[in-house]
Amino acid sequence: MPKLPPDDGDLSAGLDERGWSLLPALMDRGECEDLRALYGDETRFRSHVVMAQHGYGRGEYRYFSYPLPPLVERLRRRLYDLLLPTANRWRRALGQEEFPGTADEFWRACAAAGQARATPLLLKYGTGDYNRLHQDLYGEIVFPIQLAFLLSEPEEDFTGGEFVLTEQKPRMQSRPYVVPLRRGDAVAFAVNDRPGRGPGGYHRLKMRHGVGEVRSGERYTLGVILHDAA
Ligand SMILES: O=C(O)CCC(=O)C(=O)O
Ligand SMILES: [Fe+2]
Repeated sequence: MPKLPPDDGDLSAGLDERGWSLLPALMDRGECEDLRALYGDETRFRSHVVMAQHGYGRGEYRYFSYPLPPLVERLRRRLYDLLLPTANRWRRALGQEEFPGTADEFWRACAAAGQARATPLLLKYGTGDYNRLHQDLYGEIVFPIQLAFLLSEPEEDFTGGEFVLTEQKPRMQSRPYVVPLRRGDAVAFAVNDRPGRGPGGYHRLKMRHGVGEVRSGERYTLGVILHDAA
């Protein structure tokens, strides 16, 4: 099972200050390999998206179906608990209602709102592939923080393919971030809006994420989105 340390303050501080935080070495090599190997097992997934067909970039991904693989299921539950304090702090700052105390209550609320399909996904990129800046929104209910786990080793399995984020402040140009991931690392990041503190209170910072062009090799990621899809 991936090592998921408690929030020592760095996780929430990174999310508050930059909208993302690196969680190093959560998975070992074997776990990354096992997850990559699932990509070929079509029975595990509810849909297969060829990105170029939708203008999303180039590459492909598959959404897991329920029941999720046990590792992904356990990880997603623990991530809910880990991220809940920051998510609720952001909701309070933006004047929104807080999230339920447990992941099960949250997923029941998603289902009641018509969002009942699983959103964790595996992505696969080959040479020349990339992922345009986007936000993973699948309905009204949005848990504001998600994760991406890098399952391949940079410079060994692939080159290029940098994970990038942009932050847009009202009336300003976008600020870019490049996140230095290694195999087994995860990045926790804001899905869409996060509160930024200004002199007169909070404003909304709009975040987007994507992946730069893979210049050679194959790059796999596991995406863990907490809200379900309509
Ligand atoms: O492949 C990546 O690093 C980004 C994947 C992504 O867009 C996601 O997990 O939502
Ligand atoms: Fe995404």
